[in-house]
Amino acid sequence: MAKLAPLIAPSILSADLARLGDEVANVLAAGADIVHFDVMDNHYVPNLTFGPAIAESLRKFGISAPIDVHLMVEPVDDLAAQFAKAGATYVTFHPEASRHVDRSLQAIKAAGCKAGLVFNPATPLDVLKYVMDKVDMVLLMSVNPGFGGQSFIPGALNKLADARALIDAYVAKNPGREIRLEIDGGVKTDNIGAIAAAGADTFVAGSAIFGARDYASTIKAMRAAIAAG
Ligand SMILES: O=C(CO)[C@H](O)[C@H](O)COP(=O)(O)O
Repeated sequence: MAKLAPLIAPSILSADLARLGDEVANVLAAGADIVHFDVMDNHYVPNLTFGPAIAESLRKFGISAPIDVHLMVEPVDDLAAQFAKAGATYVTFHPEASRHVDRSLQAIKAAGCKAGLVFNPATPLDVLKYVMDKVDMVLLMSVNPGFGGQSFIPGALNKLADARALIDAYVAKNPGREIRLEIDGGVKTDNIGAIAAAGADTFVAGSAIFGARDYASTIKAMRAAIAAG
């Protein structure tokens, strides 16, 4: 199965938040494809980050690239709707944080966004097969969610291969459907090739990009490693 073109998605969690608009503009100018937006509520995860007003501000600032909102919140539906209104492109959520996963996916799509599910390192993919028709992105966490700068959990490689097989089997029967397989947590230049080889096509990287002195050369090195992987 032909893989989708790789997308690099810097996580703004690791950006200099005092200069967020410029940071996002700079990382896109350096070659990033989409903006990964980590929403944490100090309830589903033990950290607190950005609300819809920040996404709306980035749109007003002139950011037109896709915004990939990863909701680490419970409950899901109200904030998902607010992010759709604020200009999100993708809205993904953790299935265990929604009482009605199918309904949440439908609501996100009805609001005009692409919808996706996020799986923590120890969360099985089981639910996926029942909602594949409503999913545009599958996001696998390769760290436990809540903080940037953690180490990649190697078991995520086998899980990527499992998710890739599920997606490919579904797409083979439903030609034209596009479902991205995204990985998030501990992604670096030196492991991104193996991550790509395991099946990912969309790569979130926070500290590896925003912690680098030169965003463009880091993103270029990541693309080369993906191509070689
Ligand atoms: O969702 C996240 C944490 O919950 C972050 O997106 C993720 O950890 C990225 O940061 P890094 O690349 O530094 O690991």
